[in-house]
Amino acid sequence: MKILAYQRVEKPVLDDLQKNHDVQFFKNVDTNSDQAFLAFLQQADGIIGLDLKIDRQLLDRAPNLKIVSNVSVGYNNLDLEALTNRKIMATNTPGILTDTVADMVFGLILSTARRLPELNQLVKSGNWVESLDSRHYGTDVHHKTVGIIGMGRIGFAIAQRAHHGFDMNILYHSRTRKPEAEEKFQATYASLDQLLQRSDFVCLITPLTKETKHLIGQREFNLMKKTAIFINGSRGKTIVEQDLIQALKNGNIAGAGLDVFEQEPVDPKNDLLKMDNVVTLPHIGSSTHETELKMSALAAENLLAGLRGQKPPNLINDTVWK
Ligand SMILES: NC(=O)C1=CN([C@@H]2O[C@H](COP(=O)(O)OP(=O)(O)OC[C@H]3O[C@@H](n4cnc5c(N)ncnc54)[C@H](OP(=O)(O)O)[C@@H]3O)[C@@H](O)[C@H]2O)C=CC1
Ligand SMILES: O=CC(=O)O
Repeated sequence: MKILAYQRVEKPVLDDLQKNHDVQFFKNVDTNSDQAFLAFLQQADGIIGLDLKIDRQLLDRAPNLKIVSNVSVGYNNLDLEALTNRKIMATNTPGILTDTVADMVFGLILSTARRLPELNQLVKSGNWVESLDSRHYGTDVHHKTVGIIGMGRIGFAIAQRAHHGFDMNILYHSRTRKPEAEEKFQATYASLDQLLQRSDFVCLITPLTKETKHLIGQREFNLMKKTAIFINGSRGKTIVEQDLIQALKNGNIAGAGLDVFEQEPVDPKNDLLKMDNVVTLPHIGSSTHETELKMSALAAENLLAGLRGQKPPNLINDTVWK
């Protein structure tokens, strides 16, 4: 079998795949014009990797393709309809990264509230020359209210940390109510607007879909408390980034912690990078050695099952199987 590996597949997993298959690994290539990439795509039976935009145009160039295995839980890079029409399986890696991403979201909450990167810089730059005062204080996290938009696997793990670790009050919003979160963490279901109005920390952790694209924009930032801190761990396009910039400039909210951006890698000129009250990360929610290895291994398991004609454990477009 010919397997096209893209962007991020951990080495031990890649080595294993290479034992029995013809595997070529591509990183940082222009997928519209790179000749080696396009030549291999033409023959590929399977694709495994991260963030490869799979649309009709690409599929037209991949006549043998049977399965696309994402090394991520999010699959907004896939045109599912186009894949399903061509009976090509699509898979992702849910669950195994949940705790790691929730840890990162909490890292963003703490870093933004307690201004950790800014104060770290103060110390390392040799500017800690006198006792600090209220100009350097942060805001408490414990006993505050966190609003979680998207009470799925990761949302639930954020709620668990908020409840057991920080005695926080929890509001949540998702398409459906979650009795387990209500029972275990005393989480309260709220409409989106109620959540935005009442939360000290607003955490966005939905998938990017047609419905969630630009879910949070000017109107929503205006509803938030002036002291609120906004955290985005989902995808850059779930918010209107310019509206976030404006809300921060106008003092409509107090700060933001961001792991994701409208454009990734982020434009170095992006105004968000100039703001002390914004903590920025390079989309590293699941990026620990342990979790990335597990994600690659699960993606390979999905891929190989599909190529063997078995149903992959994490098949997204179930209808191709029926
Ligand atoms: N920053 C990073 O590195 C990472 C980011 N992510 C992002 O996190 C996302 C969530 O992952 P995970 O928790 O595993 O996914 P889940 O599918 O378990 O949870 C998604 C949640 O979002 C809710 N949701 C979906 N659409 C809407 C909507 N229109 N309005 C309100 N709520 C909505 C769902 O509600 P309901 O249950 O009611 O359907 C569900 O509760 C991923 O898709 C990915 O985009 C994931 C991993 C790492
Ligand atoms: O962003 C990462 C993912 O797994 O989704």
